[in-house]
Amino acid sequence: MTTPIIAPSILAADFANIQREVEMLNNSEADWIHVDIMDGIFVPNISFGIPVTQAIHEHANKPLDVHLMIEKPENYVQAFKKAGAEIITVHYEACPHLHRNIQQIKDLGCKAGVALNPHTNVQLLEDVIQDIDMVCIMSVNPGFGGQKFIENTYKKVRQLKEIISDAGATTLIEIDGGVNQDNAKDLLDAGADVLVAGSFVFSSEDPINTISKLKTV
Ligand SMILES: O=C(CO)[C@H](O)[C@H](O)COP(=O)(O)O
Ligand SMILES: [Fe+2]
Repeated sequence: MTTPIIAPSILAADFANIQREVEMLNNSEADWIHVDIMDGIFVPNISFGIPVTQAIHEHANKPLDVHLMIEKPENYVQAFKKAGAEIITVHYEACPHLHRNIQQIKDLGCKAGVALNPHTNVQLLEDVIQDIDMVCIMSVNPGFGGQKFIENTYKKVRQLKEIISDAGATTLIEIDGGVNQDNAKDLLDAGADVLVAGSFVFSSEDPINTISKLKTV
């Protein structure tokens, strides 16, 4: 087990003080800042979009890991790259032409991720696993922060790890939703590389310390 990449989700931050929240993350052991984009169509909630991502980027000294929970992501990836995204993740369920979407993201110079809803089998990524930098396994149904972690995630992580190693690929496994101190170690033992944590970090009394604890779990 190697040291995990920790990506706090800004969705759970205080939006009225976004600069202060980003500066807090700058001063923490967070590796990336996870930015959740929701369109109210692919998921039943709207978060924020390109100008807010740009504002986060202007204050951040860490890579932005942009999670697009939107339909037709191909219409927006260039704008998110321009707004500062380094990693762009699209949903398998939103992309009938997933291979093309992945190439588009990589051609822009970004790392490409693919997210899977809880019901989507990891085997569906076998034919693109060599092409992608990261798989984001959703451990809650996308659309809201603060939900309960789905236990079936461990099985998916183990299955995906095997697919990645059989392919000789270096794809990272990210876990998104309901991550906390109680499930982090088991997720890493199962093969996860990146832990996203929103409410667990931002609703804690000392977010910097909470991030450090996740980093060394
Ligand atoms: O993509 C997401 C929701 O769709 C969020 O990244 C995720 O929910 C993280 O928040 P929390 O740690 O509070 O569950
Ligand atoms: Fe997310």
